[in-house]
Amino acid sequence: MYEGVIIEKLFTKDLRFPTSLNSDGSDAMHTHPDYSCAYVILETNTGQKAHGMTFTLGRGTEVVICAIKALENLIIGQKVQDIYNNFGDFWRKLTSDNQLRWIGPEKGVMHLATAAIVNALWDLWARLEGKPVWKLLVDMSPEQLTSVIDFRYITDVITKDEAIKILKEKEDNKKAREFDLIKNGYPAYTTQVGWLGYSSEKVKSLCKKYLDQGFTAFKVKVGQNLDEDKKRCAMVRENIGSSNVLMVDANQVWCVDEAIDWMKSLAEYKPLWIEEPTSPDDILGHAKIAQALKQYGIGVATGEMCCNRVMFKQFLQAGALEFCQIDSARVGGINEILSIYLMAEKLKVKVCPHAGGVGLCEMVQHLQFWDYVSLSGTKEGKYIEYVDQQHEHFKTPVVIKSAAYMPPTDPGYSSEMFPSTMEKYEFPKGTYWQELANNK
Ligand SMILES: C[C@H](O)[C@@H](O)[C@@H](O)[C@H](O)C(=O)O
Ligand SMILES: [Mg+2]
Repeated sequence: MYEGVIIEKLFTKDLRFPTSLNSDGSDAMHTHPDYSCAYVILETNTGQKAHGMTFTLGRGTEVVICAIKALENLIIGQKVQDIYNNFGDFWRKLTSDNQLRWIGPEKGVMHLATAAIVNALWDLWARLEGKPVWKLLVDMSPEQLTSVIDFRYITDVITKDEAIKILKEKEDNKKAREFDLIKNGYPAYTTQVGWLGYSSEKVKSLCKKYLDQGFTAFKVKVGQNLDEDKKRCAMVRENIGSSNVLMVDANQVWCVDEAIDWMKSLAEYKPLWIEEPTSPDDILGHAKIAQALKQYGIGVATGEMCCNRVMFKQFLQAGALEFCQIDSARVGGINEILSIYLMAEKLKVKVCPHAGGVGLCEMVQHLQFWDYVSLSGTKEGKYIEYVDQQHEHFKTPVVIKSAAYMPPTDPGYSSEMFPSTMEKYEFPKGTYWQELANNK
């Protein structure tokens, strides 16, 4: 298959959207984010193009672009057949270059760059197969699926054979679940009501807007000022009612004991989870918080900045999280994310993907759909995050119906942006940024 198809070119784009102007996406730690991405376009000798990205917040995107360029040599000239026949091996080559790995390994900017490239490789594979990524994954046999994963460093929790066994056990009702997914979609929760920089009036009207659309779960940002948090949580609770779900997200601002005390004060508003209460690297800290908040019915959620499968493994092993928030633009792309899903399934932790960023909703839905059809087999108590931003730049934006993500049918990873978007928002030469510079 794909005989003679070679990856010939790799283009990068530094795309930045001025979201900080309206506080869209703001939280206690990232008060003025400009939603951005390091975007990759691959082109084959047959003229097939594929698109991938990793999410950034503005400044620093140029550093990720530089890291993508450092990996370029490992991609250009590769036969696609060789990549997809042994994708696990190829993924290891990409993450283990014996000189480059020194500036990772498998973390930080290098791993963001890996994610952008690997996302484009999956978009390419799905386009060559004429399927959306979720369907490509669903149609793989357990053996094929596990062949894309590098199990190094995680075999103490899950081996390839165990993973195959778990996937085989779920094969019986796959068709019925796929049918259900196509008909009913997958539940979403919204963060759009709760960006920290939004006024109370705006939060109130957004609660109404999303309630009217059928949303039943709402996330708000906390962590800068306890009195303000109490007021905001009380207001959102009052607006969404007692039977709907509230989540809160502190984006890493607290120390461990501070997180526990702060959350005890917010317990009366009955949040389902506290997200990123402290440093994303503090496994035992999260475990302590999880233990202390159990009696209040508050779970710990984290993962949007967890750097790789090894860290996820330890979070899962330590009982440090109840909601595992994989992110489609972090860790080393789909290959590594699949291993995290498999570990979460084995250790019985719910995966609720993170999607607050550019293109994250578009990509992450594919993974959760696969999880439902092929792995966990359930949507029970799980959601995909939804933010209502920047979808207009995508050729195949997410489709939300009655607060549920509906599975796409177009081939690929839903990651392609319009050329007009690139012309306008490429930094610094896009028309938007040029005009801004000239007006200054
Ligand atoms: C800066 C970003 O908007 C974050 O606040 C966002 O990803 C957030 O943590 C989320 O959970 O959606
Ligand atoms: Mg978050």
